[in-house]
Amino acid sequence: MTKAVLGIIGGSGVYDLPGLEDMREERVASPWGEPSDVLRIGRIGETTIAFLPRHGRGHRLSPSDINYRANIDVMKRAGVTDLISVSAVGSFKDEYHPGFFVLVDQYVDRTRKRENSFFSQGCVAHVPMAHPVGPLLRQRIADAALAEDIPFALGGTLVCIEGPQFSTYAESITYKGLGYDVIGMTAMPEAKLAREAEITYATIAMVTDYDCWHPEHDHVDVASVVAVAQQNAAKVARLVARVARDFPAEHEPCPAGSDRALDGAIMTAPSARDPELLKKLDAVARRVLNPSQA
Ligand SMILES: CSC[C@H]1O[C@H](OP(=O)(O)O)[C@H](O)[C@@H]1O
Ligand SMILES: Nc1ncnc2[nH]cnc12
Repeated sequence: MTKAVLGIIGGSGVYDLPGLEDMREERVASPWGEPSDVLRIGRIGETTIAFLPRHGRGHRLSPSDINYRANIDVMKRAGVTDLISVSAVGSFKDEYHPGFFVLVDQYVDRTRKRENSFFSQGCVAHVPMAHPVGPLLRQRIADAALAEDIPFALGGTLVCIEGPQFSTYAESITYKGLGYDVIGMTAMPEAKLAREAEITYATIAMVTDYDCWHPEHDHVDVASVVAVAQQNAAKVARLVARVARDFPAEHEPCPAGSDRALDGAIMTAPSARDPELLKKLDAVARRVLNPSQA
């Protein structure tokens, strides 16, 4: 049995998790560098929670400066099996108004400047990403949203841009025309790295604005994002608390294969693997590299 541990990554406006009981702060060291902040570990109900604000306390880190590898690595070291990422997003749909939640199931990666893999020269791996979101985890969030009377859409595509600038009008109408639902700056490579670390991942995309395509709404700016995100922080806390209270003690095997993503994924022959890289992969790839210690 694998004990379920729920990780929460908070985005813009979500820098702590009210309701976290028996909370302690843990500075978890990572061979991948500095995570965004200390981990706050506690419990809600019987479920152990590890919380990390992605931009750090005080919002110190821009989307391009976040060390996504270190963040996912420390979550893995804390035993996280299931990770909920909270993100403020712009909307491409009239009906997805500010304050509305979208439980996306797809991402489009338009980032350019980020380390997007734990694997590289000396240990090459290719994990499947067709279904990046864990369907059972996403359904648990949907059930909790229903129980808490929080309006949401089940499914949708989030396009992740590099930022930090918001999009041009031409980009915005192009993304809308392509059928994308929401836009953010942080879901990638977070979702890819979670998959490599065999952590089941889902996003709560909290709509804060209509980006800049909507003829009847102001163009996005920081003030509007922050205002909506702050108004919605309590709703996020309520939703996460409900998910946690109803969470199973044992990790549920992921139908999308999140928790077995490294099976058969490593291409590099054992004799050709770089021992230094293998050391850094000790947490992320322990199940396949050191099964006796997993
Ligand atoms: C504050 S506006 C842009 C900022 O908000 C979103 O952050 P997060 O995804 O962490 O909630 C967006 O991705 C940008 O980082
Ligand atoms: N319009 C937008 N574009 C990119 N990231 C965002 N985060 C919140 N709103 C956004």
